[in-house]
Amino acid sequence: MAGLRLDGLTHRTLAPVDLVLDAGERVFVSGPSGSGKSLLLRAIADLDPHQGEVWLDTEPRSRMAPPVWRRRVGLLPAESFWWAETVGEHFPAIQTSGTLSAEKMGAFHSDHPTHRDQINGWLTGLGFEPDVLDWSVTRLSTGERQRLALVRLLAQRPEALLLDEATANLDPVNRDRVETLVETYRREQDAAVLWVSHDPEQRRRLGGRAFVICNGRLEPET
Ligand SMILES: Nc1ncnc2c1ncn2[C@@H]1O[C@H](COP(=O)(O)OP(=O)(O)OP(=O)(O)O)[C@@H](O)[C@H]1O
Repeated sequence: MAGLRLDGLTHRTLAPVDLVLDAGERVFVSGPSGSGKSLLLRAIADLDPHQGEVWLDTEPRSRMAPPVWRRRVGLLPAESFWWAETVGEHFPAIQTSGTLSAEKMGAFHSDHPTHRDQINGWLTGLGFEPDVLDWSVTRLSTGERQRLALVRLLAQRPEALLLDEATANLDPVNRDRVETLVETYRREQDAAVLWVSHDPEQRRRLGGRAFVICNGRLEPET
């Protein structure tokens, strides 16, 4: 799919960042609490005031409508927001019964007839039964919300991923499931992944480039 390039991106507490993520590359970002990691992801997603430019391959964000940008460069926030009553209502291409809505398929993924199967596969991979789509959002535990928010994000087929502490609330089994899903998606879709993680073991386990925000600057982790 696409690489991601930050060109002098800066927010209220961060010196300008120049960073290139190749298509299919995963880069970790860490740093002390309050150092500006979430604000960096939110600036990339164009959710907070900032300066600088971000490119998805050759397309600058400034030339894209914000909703289009946010679908193509998907942010998984540390705390997910749920607006409808049931889990399934948050998946536009799937009705709560688990069957595809032809109308919504046409609007979202007409070129991808196995999309429902893929979402169900992701749910299973994260330890859920298909009936999770009928669950009320109010019953979800913190970890369930976190895992389901990831599936909801991937269901939009983002070309690049911004992950804010994607495994922070998870036990080791579910942490491994999330890592496997993200890594599989990254490889299969050739998606750039910028992953904020406090977990040094995770950064070592998965490898790749890692940066730390220190005194308001993004620097390579040593
Ligand atoms: N809207 C805002 N107005 C003023 N300050 C803000 C605003 N949003 C965030 N901040 C401050 O900016 C700093 C960076 O916040 P950010 O959420 O990016 O931290 P973080 O590195 O993700 O921390 P944590 O690891 O605790 O999640 C914090 O001191 C925070 O209080």
